[in-house]
Amino acid sequence: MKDVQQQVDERDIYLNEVGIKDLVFPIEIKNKDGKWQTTHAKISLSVDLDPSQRGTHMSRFVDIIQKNNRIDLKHIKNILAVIQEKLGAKKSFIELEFEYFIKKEAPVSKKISYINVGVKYKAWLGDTFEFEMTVNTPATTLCPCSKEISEVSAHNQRANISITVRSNEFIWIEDLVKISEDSASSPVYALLKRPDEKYVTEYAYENPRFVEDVCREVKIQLDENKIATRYKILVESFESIHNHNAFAKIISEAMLK
Ligand SMILES: Nc1nc2c(ncn2[C@@H]2O[C@H](COP(=O)(O)OP(=O)(O)OP(=O)(O)O)[C@@H](O)[C@H]2O)c(=O)[nH]1
Repeated sequence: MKDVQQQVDERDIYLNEVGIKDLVFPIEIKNKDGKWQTTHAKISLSVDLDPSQRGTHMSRFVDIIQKNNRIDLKHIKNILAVIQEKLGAKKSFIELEFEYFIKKEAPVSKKISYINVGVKYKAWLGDTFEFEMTVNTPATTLCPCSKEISEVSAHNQRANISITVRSNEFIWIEDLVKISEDSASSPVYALLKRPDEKYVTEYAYENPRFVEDVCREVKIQLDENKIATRYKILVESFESIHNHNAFAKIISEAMLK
C-alpha cells in the first residue's frame, strides 16, 4: 500500500508540532493511598516534524497511548520517549485533561462522598523534560466586606482555585487540593446532612476570604511546604451578588524566567 505521509516533502519547511488532539481514552492515575483510579482523559499527543517528511504517523500516537494508559510522572516521561523513538522526532508533547475524584468525609455526620477536581497534565521532551500540572479545586468564599457591613449574613459563593505547578518532582493532586481548601472559607462536599450543613455554613462565616486572600494563602502554603518554585495560582469566585466574577492571580518569579 502506498505510504503518502512517508513521502519526501520538497518545500523544506519545519513543523513545530503535528499530532492528534481530543482523543478520549480511559486512563489510570495513582491515588495518594497507593491505589490506581480509573477515569477518562481528553488527550493530545504531538511531535515536531522534519522538513523532509510530508506527514507524521498519526496512528502510532493512538497505539502508544493504548499500551501506556497508566499515567504518572515516570510513565509520562517514558511515553514521550517512546513517541520520539517510534515517530523519529526530536521533540514530543503530551496533554491530558481529566476529572479526578477525591474522597471526602462530611464534618459532623462523617458521611463519605466524592468530589471531582479538574486536572490537566502537560509535558514535553526535547533537550530537556518539563512537566506541568494544573489542579482546579472548588471551594466556598465568604466576603469579608459583606460580613463587616451587613447587620446579618454575608454573601458567599463557590470559587475555583487553580494551581499550576511546573516541576519534575512528583506532586500529589491531593496535596494541591488540600492547600486550596485550607486557603478558602470552606471546602465543598457532595454529601452533607443537616448538621454538616450548619457546620459548613458557620465555618465559612468564621473564615471570610476575598479572592486575593485565598490567592495569598495558597502562595504561603506552596512556599512553606516547598511544593514547587515555579507555579501559577488563579482564584475565581462566581459572585452571588454580581453577574460577573472576581479573580486574583499570582505567577511566581521562577515561572516567569
Ligand atoms: N500524517 C497525516 N495522516 C493523516 C491525516 N489525516 C488522516 N491521516 C491518516 O492517518 C494514518 C497515518 O498513520 P500512519 O501511522 O502513518 O499509518 P500506517 O502507515 O498504517 O502505519 P505505520 O506503518 O506505523 O506508519 C493514515 O491512514 C493517514 O491517511 C493527516 O492530516 N496527516
